[in-house]
Amino acid sequence: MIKKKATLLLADGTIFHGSLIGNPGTNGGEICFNTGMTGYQEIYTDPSYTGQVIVTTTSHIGNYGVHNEEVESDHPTIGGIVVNSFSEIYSRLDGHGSLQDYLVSNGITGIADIDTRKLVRHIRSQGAMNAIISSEYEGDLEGLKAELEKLPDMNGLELSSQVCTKEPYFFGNEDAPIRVACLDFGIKKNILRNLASRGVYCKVFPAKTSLAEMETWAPDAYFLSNGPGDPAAMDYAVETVKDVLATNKPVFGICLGHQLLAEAVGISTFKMHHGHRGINHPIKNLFTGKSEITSQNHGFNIVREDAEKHAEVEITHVHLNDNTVAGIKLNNKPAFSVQYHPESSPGPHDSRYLFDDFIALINKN
Ligand SMILES: NC(=O)CC[C@H](N)C(=O)O
Repeated sequence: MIKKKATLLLADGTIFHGSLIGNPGTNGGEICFNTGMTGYQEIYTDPSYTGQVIVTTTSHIGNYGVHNEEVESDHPTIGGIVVNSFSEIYSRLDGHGSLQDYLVSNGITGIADIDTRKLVRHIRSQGAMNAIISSEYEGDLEGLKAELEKLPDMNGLELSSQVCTKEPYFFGNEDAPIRVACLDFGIKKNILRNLASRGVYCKVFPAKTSLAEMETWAPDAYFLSNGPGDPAAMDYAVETVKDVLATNKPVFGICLGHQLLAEAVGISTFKMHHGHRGINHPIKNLFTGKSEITSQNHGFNIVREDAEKHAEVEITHVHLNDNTVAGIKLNNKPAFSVQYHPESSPGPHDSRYLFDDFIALINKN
């Protein structure tokens, strides 16, 4: 097979030449890397990666194809993929197709045969930045640069209202004993599966739904979802979370939901140098003293000093690699949240107890 060429251009001028994978064309966004050894389809369909170019550090991608059930949303909204060794051929008895066909049918342009180790070391030292992948601008660097400049900056970018559901929908068993209103900022399906399997009937609401509308369904508790973009650009959501807290009903937030809970009580968020994305990030639970190996995907974080000096906030979890805050709880409300992903799809199941804690909190309330 003759491979078609593609180029990857980073905002700092660094260029990588490789082979086109997926859809011929041009796409891009903020470049980030995920160190997970498995789970590429779950990663590519996680709405939190909307508008991002994902570099996978595991060197073989595509070799187990795609599976219709292993998705975190209906279709990927990523800005492209960068891989080392790509396989159009897949070996899996129950696979539903090749990753190549999946990328093409979803209009995603990617690049393969890249020295991803070199690229990741570059991002790790230079920090997050935009990048563009193209099969159309061979030998036309100026044209490629012009495309790169059109990409939005992740700082100050609001994306949740674009990726969330347009209409409310239900998930789980209607007769389940607990009703949870889930605010969809880009929710991963495995969060809903984890809630439903614990006896929760979920109603998922678009990001911009008011508390009054959600209350007409009389939920027992609220869930604040993960999602893409900069939490500091989401004033509308911060206001809703304040309203939700005023009900005194239990609240659980994951990742973006955690950042929004923090913002709602006056804790600021900041853009990290290059974020945390992978499935082996060590977290310490400060209450039990136990550590958890966790799944992570975030480029923003909450300001530790704000959390520490806040009279009503307790830091519950810390990231053991860099001491960033990984979880909080409120002392005056039944509300808690984590920066990482207990639904872990992909990833280890160490933190699934947080869903049980949420159910226990609801039952206690
Ligand atoms: N997974 C998420 O919810 C990500 C939250 C936010 N967009 C961040 O990058 O930090």
